[in-house]
Amino acid sequence: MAGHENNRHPSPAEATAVPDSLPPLPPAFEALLHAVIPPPWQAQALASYTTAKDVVFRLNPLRLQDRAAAMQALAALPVQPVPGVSDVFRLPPRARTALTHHSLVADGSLYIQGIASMAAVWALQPQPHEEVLDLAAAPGGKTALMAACMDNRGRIAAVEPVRARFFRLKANLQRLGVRNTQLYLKDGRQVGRLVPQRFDRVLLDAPCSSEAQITRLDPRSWAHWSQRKVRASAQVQAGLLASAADALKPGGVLVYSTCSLSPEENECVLDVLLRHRDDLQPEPAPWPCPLPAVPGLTEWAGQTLHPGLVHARRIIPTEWTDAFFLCRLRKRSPGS
Ligand SMILES: C[S@@+](CC[C@H](N)C(=O)[O-])C[C@H]1O[C@@H](n2cnc3c(N)ncnc32)[C@H](O)[C@@H]1O
Repeated sequence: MAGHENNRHPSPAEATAVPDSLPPLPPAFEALLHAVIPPPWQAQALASYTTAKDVVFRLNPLRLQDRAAAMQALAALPVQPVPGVSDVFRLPPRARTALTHHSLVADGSLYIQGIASMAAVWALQPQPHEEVLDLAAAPGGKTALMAACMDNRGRIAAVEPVRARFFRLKANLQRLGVRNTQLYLKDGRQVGRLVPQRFDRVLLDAPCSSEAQITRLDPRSWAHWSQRKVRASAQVQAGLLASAADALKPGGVLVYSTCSLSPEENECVLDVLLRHRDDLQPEPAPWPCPLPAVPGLTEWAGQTLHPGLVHARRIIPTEWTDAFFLCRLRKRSPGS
């Protein structure tokens, strides 16, 4: 998948499909939705599996020459600003093709990116003078937003072990004008051991079972999903999270995120880390725009989880948001 960006493009016929004529979600996935999405959100969340989503994009300050001219170039499209954050917009799914082929996309002035993906970077709050680690970086949407938040200053180390994805990451960052990032073709699980306590901030946007991609508009979207896949993802995530925690400086901030809803890939992975080391604590994340989200779970499958997980956020899938999970943690400084 393209990071957490929704890169599946349902046809107009699919986009207007009648829910009853669509294939049902896998029963285990539907049960998961009922278990993790509180009743007030369920109808809206279930409806989001039967229609194409709004498209969200941001203007990219690292490439944008003239903001007013860019807005003028977008004037023919039904663009609406997202409240609370500047230069982030949404538009209805029927305009996706026109936006995707727009010259502002080709020249990197505009980047199509799910709002939940942006929320992970807003939660991290990377600063211009800092050294930041992006431990699972391709295709680079979040790396590029981090670089924009840092005004292309400081340094980002971006790690990606899959060769084809590594080169896609490189090409994307070039197109988006990112200049403060060094790329490493490497397994992220080695990084904490190689450079312990090095980074001011670490983003672990972990490989996952990609439950955010599932839609009734396309049964292929769940072809690779299973509870086995969830368990296998959780194992890799645990190794990456331990590495991320090791690579973080005392006093530093770590954001763990996935585009899955399953607690086994989210709260449970964090719970194991928090039980084994007391130098990390979940804390509330900055949340600049109103997103449909609920607190992390502190109980799952009859088990009590770390109470600090209440600070995590599970973003609810809706007509404009993809399912997402994130948790911000801080590493204790010596003596604190
Ligand atoms: C969810 S995607 C990251 C999306 C990216 N942060 C973005 O916003 O564009 C997860 C990435 O982790 C990579 N990955 C898989 N195993 C990994 C490992 N052991 N170490 C580091 N990255 C890994 C995958 O190839 C994939 O590119």
